[in-house]
Amino acid sequence: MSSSPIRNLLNLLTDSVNKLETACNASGCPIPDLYASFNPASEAFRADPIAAEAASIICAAALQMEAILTPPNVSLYHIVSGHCKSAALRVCLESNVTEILREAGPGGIHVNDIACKNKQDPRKLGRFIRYLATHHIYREVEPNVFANTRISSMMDTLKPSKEIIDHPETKHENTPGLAALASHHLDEAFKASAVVWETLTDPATAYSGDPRAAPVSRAFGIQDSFWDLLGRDKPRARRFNIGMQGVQALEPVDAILEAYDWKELPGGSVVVDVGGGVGTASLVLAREFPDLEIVVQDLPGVIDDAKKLWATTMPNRKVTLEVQDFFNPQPTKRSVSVFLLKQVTHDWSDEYCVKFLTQLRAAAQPDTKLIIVDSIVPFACRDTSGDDNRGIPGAVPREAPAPLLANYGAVNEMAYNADIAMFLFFNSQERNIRHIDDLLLSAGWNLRMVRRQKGGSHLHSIEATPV
Ligand SMILES: C[S@@+](CC[C@H](N)C(=O)[O-])C[C@H]1O[C@@H](n2cnc3c(N)ncnc32)[C@H](O)[C@@H]1O
Repeated sequence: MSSSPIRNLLNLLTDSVNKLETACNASGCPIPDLYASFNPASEAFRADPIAAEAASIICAAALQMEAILTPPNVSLYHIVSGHCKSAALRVCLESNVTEILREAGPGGIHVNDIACKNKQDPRKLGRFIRYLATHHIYREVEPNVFANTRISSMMDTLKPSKEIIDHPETKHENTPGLAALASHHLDEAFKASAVVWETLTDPATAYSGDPRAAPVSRAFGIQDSFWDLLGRDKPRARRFNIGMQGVQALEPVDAILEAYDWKELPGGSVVVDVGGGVGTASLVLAREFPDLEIVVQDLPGVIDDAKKLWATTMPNRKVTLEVQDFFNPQPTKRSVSVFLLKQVTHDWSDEYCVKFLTQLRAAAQPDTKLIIVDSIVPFACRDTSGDDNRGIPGAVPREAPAPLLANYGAVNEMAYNADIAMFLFFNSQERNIRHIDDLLLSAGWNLRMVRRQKGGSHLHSIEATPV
C-alpha cells in the first residue's frame, strides 16, 4: 500500500520534531510554551539553524495537513472571514485587553471584569475575545475567563492598563512598537483593503503606478499620497513611526555588514547610501570601516535629522550628509564604488524605480556596484531556474522538502503580507527575483549575486553591476 499524503506529512513532522527536540536539549533552549508570555528567550532556539529549519517544516507540514483535512468550505472561510478576525483583533488591541490580561496573570480574568476596566459592553467584548481564543490568540481558561498566550502578549505595550486606558493618545510612546504597527495595519491597511477591488477596476487607477492611486487614498477620500496624509495627521504619523522603529528593531543591527563584502573596498572608496534616511545603515558601516568615504542622501527634512543624529552619535567621523532627490541626476565628479539602496525600491512601482535606477546607472563607473537591500518574495512553487540558469549565486532560495509548498507556506507569510501592504499604502510592491532581474536590466544594471540573510531576516542583498 503506498503511503497517503498525510502519512508523508506525518513522517516529516516526526522527523522534524525529533530534530527540534535534540537541538533544544543540546542548546538548553526551551521549546516555546503557547501559554507563557513572549520573551526573547522563548525564541532563542531559532538561533540554531537546524532547530529553525525543523520548526519551519513542522509548521508547514501541520498547516498542509490542516488544508487537506479541514472541510474545504471551512478552509475557504478562514480566508473569507479575514476581515472578522482583523476587526476582532482591533477591538481587543484598542481596548487594551492584552494589558488587562497581563495584570490578571495566567489564571485569567472574567470578561465582566475586563469590560469594567476598559469600559466595553461585556456581552460584545467576550465574543471577540473568544473568536480570537479559537485561533490561540487568547486562551479561554474557563467559561468567560480569558488569559494571554504568547501570541497576544506580542501586542503588550508593557504599560499599566489604567495609564493607557486613561491616556490613549500616548499609548505607544516608549513601547517596543509591535502594538503600534498592528494598530496602524488594523486601521489604515484594513480600511484600504476594503477598496482594493474598486482600485483595480477603476480605469483611473487600474494600471497606474502613481503613489496617489494607492487604495489607501481611495479609502480615506484624499487626492494625494499616504505620506501626505501622514503629514496632516500627527497621531497617525506618530503611531506609524513608532511601528516602523519596532520593525527595524526586529532586524539585527549589523545585518548591513552581511549585505556586501565591504572589506574588499580599498580605503577612500565612496559608498553612497541613496534614500539612506538618517543613515542607520551607514552608521554601522562608518563604525566598522573608518576608511570608507560615506555619503548619505535623502530629502531635506530627513538630512536635517541625520545631521543631529551623526553629530551626537559619531561627532568625529567625516561623513557627507547630502540633500539629494534620487529622481534627479547624481552630483557629477564623484567616483562611486557602491550605491546602496536599502528598503527604497519596495516603496515605488516599477515606473518610478526605473527612473531612479537609471539616474544611478548614469552616474556609475564600469566597476560601480549597486547593492539593493530588500525583501525577495519567493514563488509558491519550485523554481530551480530563477536566474534563467545563469548560475547567479543565491538567486534560487532554499526550498522546503516535498510534499510541502516550496516556500514553506503560511509560516513564511510575512513577505507576502508586506507585498500587499506596499500596494495598499504606496501602490508599490515587494518583488520576486525574476522581477528584480528584469527591473534592473531595464535600467541598465546586471544582476550578479544575491546574498541571503541568515537568522530569519526577510531582508536580502542584491548585487548588480552596469550592463
Ligand atoms: C523606507 S525608508 C529607508 C531609509 C533607509 N534606507 C533605511 O533603510 O533605514 C525610504 C527613504 O527614502 C527617502 N525618500 C523618499 N523619496 C525620496 C526621494 N525622492 N529622494 C531621496 N530620498 C527619498 C525617504 O525620505 C526615506 O528616508
